[in-house]
Amino acid sequence: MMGDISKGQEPFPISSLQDDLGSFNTYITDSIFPDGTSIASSKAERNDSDDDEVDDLEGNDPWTCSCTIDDPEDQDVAVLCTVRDSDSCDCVSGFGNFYTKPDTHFHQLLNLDALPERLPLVECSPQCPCFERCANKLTQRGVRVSLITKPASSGIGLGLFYTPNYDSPTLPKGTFISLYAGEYLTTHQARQRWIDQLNNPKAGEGNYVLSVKLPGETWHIDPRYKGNIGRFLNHSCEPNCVIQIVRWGVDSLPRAAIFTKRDVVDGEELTFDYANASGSTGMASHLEEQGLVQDGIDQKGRTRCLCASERCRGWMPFDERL
Ligand SMILES: C[S@@+](CC[C@H](N)C(=O)[O-])C[C@H]1O[C@@H](n2cnc3c(N)ncnc32)[C@H](O)[C@@H]1O
Repeated sequence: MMGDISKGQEPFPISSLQDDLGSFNTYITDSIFPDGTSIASSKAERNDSDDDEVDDLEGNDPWTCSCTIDDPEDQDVAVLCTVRDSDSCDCVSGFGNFYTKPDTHFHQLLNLDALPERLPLVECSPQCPCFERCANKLTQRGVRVSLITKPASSGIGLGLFYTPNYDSPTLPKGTFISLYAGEYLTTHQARQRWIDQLNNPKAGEGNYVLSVKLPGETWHIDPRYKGNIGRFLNHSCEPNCVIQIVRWGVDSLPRAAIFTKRDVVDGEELTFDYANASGSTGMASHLEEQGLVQDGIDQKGRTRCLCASERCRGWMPFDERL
């Protein structure tokens, strides 16, 4: 059993029943570019996207609110950037805050029912002066639920499970689990990775790339080698979690965040639908292009889904464009 796979980088330790984590070698809490630099908001970095219609933010100052605490002795955990304060917070009045107000342990939930469909969340940016007292920065606070990686159902490898050793036995709907963090790739780089993987026996099986497609922007997050616990969530056609795109400030690159979409009980495996991230994981069409057919993969390059849910669609989702 491995102590903490995040090696102290997350607020709570994440254990693993298995020492061998396959191709995974570096834990990171947020996505990085392949050269190791941070994806923190940058107009120049944003232009790496190989979509034609990347927003032109040239000449604009980063969007920040001006929220500061008048009374530092105020015992309220998050007095700033709530919906109630929307008249004083530019970020919230401009883009909304769909989180509940945090309690003393910073527990907050995403109000999934109030969220307009496919709308990226916009949190206050790390540059906003609201810091710790902000009610609109949930996904920037790291992994705060007790989780363990261990072998999942047959043929799926490892999975991520809820194991409440200090939380309540039930994780409520709308709980933030983690980001889906990894190396942040353009479509060209993601294609090259897939070809390299096919030619490298040490790379192992499976596809970890999550595609984030928004109007004018397409990015691919690859946690195969460098990533966080998000990489251990398996696909289910009837999942208990959902991917929500979130920006840390309006001009930041999009991040993928994982939330529970219903209450989750002690010992349940956490899953999401790989087709739900404004795109899908998968580069299986490359298999078809290259004439490769493997066990469980059909002539069209699709992989059989082993989620075993009653609503199973039979095949893993994949991206035709890759
Ligand atoms: C993001 S990883 C999930 C973690 C992975 N099980 C591991 O051991 O590292 C995605 C890969 O897991 C496998 N997988 C995930 N969900 C699956 C499912 N429902 N059916 C079959 N294979 C699945 C596939 O090999 C897929 O490419």
